[in-house]
Amino acid sequence: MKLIIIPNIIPYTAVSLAFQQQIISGDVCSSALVQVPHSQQDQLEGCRYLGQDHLNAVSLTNSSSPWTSQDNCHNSTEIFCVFSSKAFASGRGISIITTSDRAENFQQLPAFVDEDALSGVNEQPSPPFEEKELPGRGRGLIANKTLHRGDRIFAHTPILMLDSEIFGELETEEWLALEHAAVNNLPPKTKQMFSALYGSPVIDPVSDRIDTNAFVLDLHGATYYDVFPETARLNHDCRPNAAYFFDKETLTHYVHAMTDITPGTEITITYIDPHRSRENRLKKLSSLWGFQCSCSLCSLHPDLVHESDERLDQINTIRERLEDWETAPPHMALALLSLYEQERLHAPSSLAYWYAALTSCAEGLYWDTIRYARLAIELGMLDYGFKDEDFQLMRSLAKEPEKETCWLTRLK
Ligand SMILES: C[S@@+](CC[C@H](N)C(=O)[O-])C[C@H]1O[C@@H](n2cnc3c(N)ncnc32)[C@H](O)[C@@H]1O
Repeated sequence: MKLIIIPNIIPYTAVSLAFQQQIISGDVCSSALVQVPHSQQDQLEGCRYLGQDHLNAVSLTNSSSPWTSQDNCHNSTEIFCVFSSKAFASGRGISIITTSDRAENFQQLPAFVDEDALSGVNEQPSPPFEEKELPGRGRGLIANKTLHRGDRIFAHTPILMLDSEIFGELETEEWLALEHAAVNNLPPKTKQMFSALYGSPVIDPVSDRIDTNAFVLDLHGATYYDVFPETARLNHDCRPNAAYFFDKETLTHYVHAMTDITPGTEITITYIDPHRSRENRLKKLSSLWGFQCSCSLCSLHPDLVHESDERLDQINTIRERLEDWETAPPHMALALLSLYEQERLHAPSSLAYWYAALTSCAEGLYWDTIRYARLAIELGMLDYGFKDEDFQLMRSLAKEPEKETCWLTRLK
């Protein structure tokens, strides 16, 4: 009997939207760009005419609604509109492209109704990094002080959220018009932050910035592409030193150090599932983001790459076997942990601790269960979120392992 839930493997969610939606066909805004070649801001305005003819504004019906505008609706099987709030997050603002039903779900979240929910979020008086131009990687973030595991690097709300369904339901010019309206509805300072983002040139300046910088996040059974302009400066590394999660109640995206980071080191996250082989990672990064990964792991001598790929293969096999943890020995989970350490994969190690706690419980190893349950919580909170319900089990295991259903199950 398996009642215990294993947390999902991390949703590696930085995204190149253009690829995901297979929308690379259009050169929709190129004429506007030729006409308005000045500043980035001008370029953003230059595409505004897109789809304007058939935009039908919808007036706000509910005076308690947080939306300062609800407009630019486009109709397919569902109606998608831009819902913007200039006041959201103390004037940072937000624009959400979605249906009115889903917008209503948003406006009931603590992020919108509880004044204290966002205290300390979007504030960074002395950031632990500096933004620098880096050879071959554009801009990136370099630590300016020592960071320890668990230190917060970012906590920000999105400025844009795009319901993924618009790409399947609407014509290109329609969703482009929605994207432009969403950006134009933001407060001026926030709009400037968006304009300052890098966008790999594919479709138009707004869309390209969204494609290059959005994270894919699930909420209320829907998938959204979300832009956090500060966090968007984090470059990719196949062995990153930081990890992120999204708190659905406060719409806050947190980034924490997953290991010690010394001053002068670049702070990085992974854009893809790091369990892939080198060849597979290189292909994915090149096709999704158009860059050739030159991180230290991808640049190893071929013999060392071979060893790393073998370890990754073994990690995947052991992980699969440990899904049936009740019959697996604790040493198997410890081997997984060791392989993760050898691979410098800090965030997924929480899963190894998770299995180490469960297999120790099944074996009746009291102190080991407590030790690994505590480690699973400590690391997992930085990777899955502070409020992940699955940690309740680990908390119980860390207190009274002998009272849990897993206790001694392997020996029965
Ligand atoms: C989310 S942005 C990261 C910040 C970006 N470097 C900038 O200047 O704003 C993603 C883009 O950064 C670049 N990038 C990120 N990680 C990289 C890496 N490891 N090697 C080369 N380019 C990278 C790619 O151009 C990618 O499309």
